[in-house]
Amino acid sequence: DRGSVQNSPKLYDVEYLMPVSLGTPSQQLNLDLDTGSSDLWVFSTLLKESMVNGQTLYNPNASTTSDKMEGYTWKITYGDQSYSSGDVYIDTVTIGDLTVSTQAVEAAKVVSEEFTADSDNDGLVGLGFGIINTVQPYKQKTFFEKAMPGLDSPVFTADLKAGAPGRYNFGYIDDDAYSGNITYVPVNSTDGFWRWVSPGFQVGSAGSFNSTRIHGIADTGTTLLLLPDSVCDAFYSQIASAEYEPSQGGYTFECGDPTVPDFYFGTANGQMIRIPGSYMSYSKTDTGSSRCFGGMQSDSGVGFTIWGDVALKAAFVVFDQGSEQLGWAEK
Ligand SMILES: COc1ccc(CN)cc1O
Repeated sequence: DRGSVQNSPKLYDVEYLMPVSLGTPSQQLNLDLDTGSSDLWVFSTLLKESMVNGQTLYNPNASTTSDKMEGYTWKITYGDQSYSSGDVYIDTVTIGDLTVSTQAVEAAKVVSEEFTADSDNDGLVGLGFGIINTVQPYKQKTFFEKAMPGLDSPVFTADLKAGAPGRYNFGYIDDDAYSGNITYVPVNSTDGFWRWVSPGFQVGSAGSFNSTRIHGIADTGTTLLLLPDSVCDAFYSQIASAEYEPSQGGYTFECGDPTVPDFYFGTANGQMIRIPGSYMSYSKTDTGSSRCFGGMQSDSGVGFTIWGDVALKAAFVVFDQGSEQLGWAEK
């Protein structure tokens, strides 16, 4: 079996949403595929109206195939301190023509203000490893883990694009979606993340390669590229107008600054992925400002590097849960 679904970026590529069908008859929600977490949760009719702001709500009572898991609950908090919690139903879930008939659907009863404010986002599909699923008393498998046995190949791929729709594919690798070769690196899933080690980085096409091992996770659900301070310093020191502005929450530079270099990160066997300098001006710091917030910021608040959408949209990425590897290719 296999599946393929289009993903669509929101403004500034802050997140990528995909259509997902839940229940019978099907209810279509727009969800955020997040390889940095492992709960599939949705805005639901269980929420107080004050917590809903335009989102489409999953109504388990309107689905003839939903079964309430009595006594089961979930509660999750993300790196940005946003959170959600609720009850658990088993129901059918389809993503890109791939159906899991008995998926744990976590129906929200409470969501934090960040989710309420994000009116296009109806919930998340966590495709990290099930070991960090938050359902109590017994953790639940991710959509991919439920689908995996029936797939042609135990992989899913992420093809995120800058300011344009891309695709998530399940169960196969589309050889027309990338250029050159796919280079694989080992993944350590102990913490439930797609955690891998980059051998180093290079700033600018004429820069030298810095051999410094960077431990981090591939996370489709994080917008920015969060790297060690030493790497951020090496990058921003090459940008004439760059400043570290604590009041803005990080590095900023003049949006039109022509000195913003490309950033390359190593994968394996000498392969490097090039992130164009244009991906590094994330958004204007304030309306009318001439300064842009950098797409690369420090990981010091997190404790490990996060290869978020700014990095992932420069590559074709294979999440191989069969062999616990990540595959990287240019495109
Ligand atoms: C507030 O919105 C979000 C918070 C956390 C995640 C997961 N990293 C995704 C979101 O869309």
